[in-house]
Amino acid sequence: MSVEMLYEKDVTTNYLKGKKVAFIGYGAQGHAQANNLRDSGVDVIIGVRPGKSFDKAKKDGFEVYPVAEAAKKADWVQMLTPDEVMSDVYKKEVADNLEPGNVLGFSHGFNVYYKEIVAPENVDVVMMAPKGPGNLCRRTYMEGSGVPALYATYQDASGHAEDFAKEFAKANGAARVGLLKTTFKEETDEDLFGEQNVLMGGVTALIETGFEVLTEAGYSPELAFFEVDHEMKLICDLIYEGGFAKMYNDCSNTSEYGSYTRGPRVINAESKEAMKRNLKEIQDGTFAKEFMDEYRGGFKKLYKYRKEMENSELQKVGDELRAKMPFVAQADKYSD
Ligand SMILES: NC(=O)C1=CN([C@@H]2O[C@H](COP(=O)(O)OP(=O)(O)OC[C@H]3O[C@@H](n4cnc5c(N)ncnc54)[C@H](OP(=O)(O)O)[C@@H]3O)[C@@H](O)[C@H]2O)C=CC1
Ligand SMILES: CC[C@](O)(C(C)=O)C(=O)O
Repeated sequence: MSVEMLYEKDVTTNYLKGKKVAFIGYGAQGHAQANNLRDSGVDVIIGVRPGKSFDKAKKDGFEVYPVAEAAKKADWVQMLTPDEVMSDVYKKEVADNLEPGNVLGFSHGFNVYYKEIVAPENVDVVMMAPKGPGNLCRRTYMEGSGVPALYATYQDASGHAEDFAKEFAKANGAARVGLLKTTFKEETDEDLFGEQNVLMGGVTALIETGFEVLTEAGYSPELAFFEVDHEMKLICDLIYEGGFAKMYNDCSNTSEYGSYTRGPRVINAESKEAMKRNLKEIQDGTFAKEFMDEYRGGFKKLYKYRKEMENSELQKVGDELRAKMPFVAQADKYSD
């Protein structure tokens, strides 16, 4: 089923004009969206706890308030804390400061879809979900482009919640490259599925396993790093630019034939069944419950996995080699 992409010319309403938008959280998405919307002429304030984000937002010239005060001052409250703390922040500092006609905005459907946050019926509940990291959202905006975004409406008290969502996405630069309509359920399912099975979980498992196979076979860690880690971006850039056709066109017949005939041995029917199980656990709430229980238990497994990753041979050999190579990071002078 094809879905219509929208662009700047398709977003013709102006309900956002004159609205004060409070960004709750000034991290990857918060700093990008707040700066992009301010540059698009929107009245922006920041609500965040004391600490590095508070200090950075002040340094970036924003009016910065405690969360509750920012929520009270705002017409639109954009919730951009980490997903796991969002419902606590909402219940303790935002809920009592919402007024009829306000807009409650998100950039991921997790908390609304799994009912960790249930908004009052007299506010709009919308989502603008960039399909890319925050630093890239800011850098591309500054370069006159943007990162595509999904938009969705969960609750439409005003009668124009969808227009609000589209206008917000346009102010973030996303309509320069494309907006796609979705729902909170669909965005949550596909975003969690993508990050767990392909973009992060899938890719890191492939890279780690390839690195292990090569080094266990006696090849140097440096050679293995260059083959399965460093070159991944270069190949993905080709896919980004023109799909598999561009990638295979720019690579050798040797690599193309080997890819077609050996790749399916690695990612096969068993892998697909594992992905389908992971999707089911997203759809039935098993993952969400496990993640929130893990958070409420102190993120013990997350910190253990993170420490193992940081201390891995792959990370260490990569750090050594990256220190010797010039490269352009995704973050840059527009981001921290
Ligand atoms: N990362 C990304 O690029 C993307 C993220 N999203 C979604 O955007 C939302 C925000 O994620 P992301 O930007 O990555 O989050 P980050 O972890 O980068 O930033 C979190 C922000 O929230 C603040 N914060 C944390 N805890 C509290 C608290 N208890 N009270 C007040 N402020 C707090 C942090 O401040 P402090 O400095 O004090 O810790 C920080 O400013 C999530 O819903 C996520 O799913 C969607 C698309 C892409
Ligand atoms: C792919 C990870 C992501 O979904 C993103 C950058 O969009 C996230 O939640 O960080």
